[in-house]
Amino acid sequence: MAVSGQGCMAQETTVQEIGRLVVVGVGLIGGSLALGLKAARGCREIIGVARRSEVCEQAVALGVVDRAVTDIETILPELEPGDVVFVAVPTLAVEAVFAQLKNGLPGGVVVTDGASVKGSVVTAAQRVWGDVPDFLVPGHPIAGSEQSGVTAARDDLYIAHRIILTPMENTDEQHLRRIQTMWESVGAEVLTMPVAEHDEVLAATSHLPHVIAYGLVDTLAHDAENENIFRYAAGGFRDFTRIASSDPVMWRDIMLANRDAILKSIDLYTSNLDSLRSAIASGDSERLMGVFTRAKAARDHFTKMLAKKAYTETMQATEVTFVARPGGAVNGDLRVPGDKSMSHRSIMLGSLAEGVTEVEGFLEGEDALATLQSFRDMGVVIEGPVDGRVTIHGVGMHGLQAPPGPLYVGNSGTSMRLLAGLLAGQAFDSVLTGDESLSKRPMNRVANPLREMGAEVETAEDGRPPLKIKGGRALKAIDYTLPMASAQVKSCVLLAGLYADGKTSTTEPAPTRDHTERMLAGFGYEVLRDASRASLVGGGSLTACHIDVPADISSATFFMVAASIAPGSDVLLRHVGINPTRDGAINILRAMGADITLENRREVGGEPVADIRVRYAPLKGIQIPEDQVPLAIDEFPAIFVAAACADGETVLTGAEELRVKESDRIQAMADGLRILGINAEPTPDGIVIQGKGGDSAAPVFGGGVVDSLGDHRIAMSFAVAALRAGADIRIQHCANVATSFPNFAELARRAGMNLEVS
Ligand SMILES: O=C(O)C1=C[C@@H](OP(=O)(O)O)[C@@H](O)[C@H](O)C1
Ligand SMILES: C=C(OP(=O)(O)O)C(=O)O
Repeated sequence: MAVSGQGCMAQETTVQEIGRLVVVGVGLIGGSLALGLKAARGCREIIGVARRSEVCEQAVALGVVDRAVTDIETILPELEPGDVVFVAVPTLAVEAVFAQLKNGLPGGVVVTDGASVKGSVVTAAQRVWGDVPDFLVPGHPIAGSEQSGVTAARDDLYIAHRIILTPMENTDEQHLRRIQTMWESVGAEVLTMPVAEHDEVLAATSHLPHVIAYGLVDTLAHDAENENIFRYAAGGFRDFTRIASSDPVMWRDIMLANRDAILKSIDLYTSNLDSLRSAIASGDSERLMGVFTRAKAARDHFTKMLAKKAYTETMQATEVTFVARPGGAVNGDLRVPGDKSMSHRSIMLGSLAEGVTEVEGFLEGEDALATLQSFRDMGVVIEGPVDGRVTIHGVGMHGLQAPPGPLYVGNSGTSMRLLAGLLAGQAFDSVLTGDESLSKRPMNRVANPLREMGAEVETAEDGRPPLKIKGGRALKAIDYTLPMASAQVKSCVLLAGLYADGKTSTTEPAPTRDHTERMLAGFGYEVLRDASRASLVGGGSLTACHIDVPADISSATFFMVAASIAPGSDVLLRHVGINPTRDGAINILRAMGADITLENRREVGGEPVADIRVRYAPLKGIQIPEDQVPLAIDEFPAIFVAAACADGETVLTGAEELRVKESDRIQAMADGLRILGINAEPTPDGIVIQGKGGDSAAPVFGGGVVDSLGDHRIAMSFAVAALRAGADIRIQHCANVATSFPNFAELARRAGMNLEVS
């Protein structure tokens, strides 16, 4: 029988990538492709095939297909090259459809399918055709809902969903491309993978959850008390079991068709469930917290990935632009987020300590979270962060476990370099990887001293990441003189020294931040310090402690500069760390004439802290003393903005390290400042900036579009510049502001800046 409707596709509009679409099985999956293609005007005609004539009539009446037949063989003679047959029937019914196609399918027609198991589709094709034909493109749309049938079909089902195609070696390229284009035209993202891999991945991520949901609901439904159980079942039950309403025939077929891979997943899950059961039975709270915190972190991460906010590559892909409107002043009482350097170290030392370390003020930025995730990956139970509070269940110096894969530390140089030192002392092999920016940064500065200690460290070309570190090496202590002023290198060597035989020493050419030394002492580990030299003897242990992380002076600097350049400003920055190895920005800005006072000075957990008050004051250009450079190393992008607003010339020398940060910060700032009308001359180790300021509110910067090159500090510096701009400053590639200062835009607006994020 055949049913016809009136609506054909609008033939005149699009390039016809495919001619006709024949949908065999007009349910949710097949019907939604038909509706999606119709909406996209992606083909000439859509013919439905359904076994029951009522379904054919319904599909035409609903406008899902243009016409429908109950027997596919009747329409095969009409098909032409470029037409597509989409087999969207339950997995075990695919073979019968292939058998019907075998004798009448004209050449040039491509066949694809939507079954959730690909191995059984390939086997079905082999049984019917003797081998998998080159016109068959096995596929699987990762989309659906617990609803089924043609009435559930929607034209937007595939938008932003993934389609996995599993082409064979002999699959015709043109056919593959046609199917790819078809899915892309309904808004899907297409990827390809081998058949076996597909079936294993799906067994774990889709088939196992369905087994569990069906099993749980069935267990409860058989319970004598089920009425009561269902009456009281709330959101958790509903969320967890939604998929038990899915089509039973489809899921029976999937279980039978993907038997081996599903059994493997069930066995793994059963052994985990057994271990959870025994943890509950024996009251093993530590093990329960381990499973729950790891699972929560993984689930939160997945949620962020879906929202495109995760700190993995997905975040890099997110485009964030700052539009900073001109003018304004900053005022009020602010607390910027926790110190990044101390947050990293609190996780590292807390993980290796004996006992439970409580951290407050932890920076919930992507960099510190990358360190936290690395230790979770190595088996450490870490609760939080919740409102800056983190609880770390230390595993002791030798309690880390081999991570399941490479440790990905995103944009964070500190994570990679400090972790390299610790990992060199472990019994297991490890790999450290990072994002595009980190993958360009020099790592031989840590690999070389580690090799001197006997570690086996491999880098990619030119000493770049990834770092491959062999475990099980006996480390020997060294006396290392740093070739550059770098706290990361110093810390890396000292942390490896914890595992070395004997006394490891570092000597630095200029003082750099000493948080590692201070925090080790806070954890009860003796560090000898004598002028530029720090030493420790390996083989000791760390004792858990409480850590109060103060606000990050590097983040506070954006507001110190903002208040210093914008007339009418007066801000109080609360609880900021003013460690003398970090206070270069205060010293430099004061030397330029800034009005900065330190109030309520105190010591918190071995670190000096104060509330910093900054009021507007006219600035003058200076020659920046070289001894201040390592003490303000991350603050220069913001200081350059202050220099542009000062009266006269500012000269920076001895700062070549700025060229190997998240970007080449000398070049990035010089380029941006020039675009905004400032005379800024980069030199190999610094910059010369001609200030345009003085004591007035007149604009210093013109408007324009500047590129932060994905460097958080460049992005925030140009946002501050807008306070003295004459027109909008548009700053590109700002997503990485989240690495160190996730709520920057919100705090900036609260203080009085006019900053839009798009
Ligand atoms: O040890 C640390 O926490 C850091 C040291 C500095 O890097 P270098 O050691 O490369 O100077 C700094 O730029 C970075 O933001 C944090
Ligand atoms: C240089 C920085 O960080 P890292 O080296 O950890 O990437 C920074 O935060 O400015």
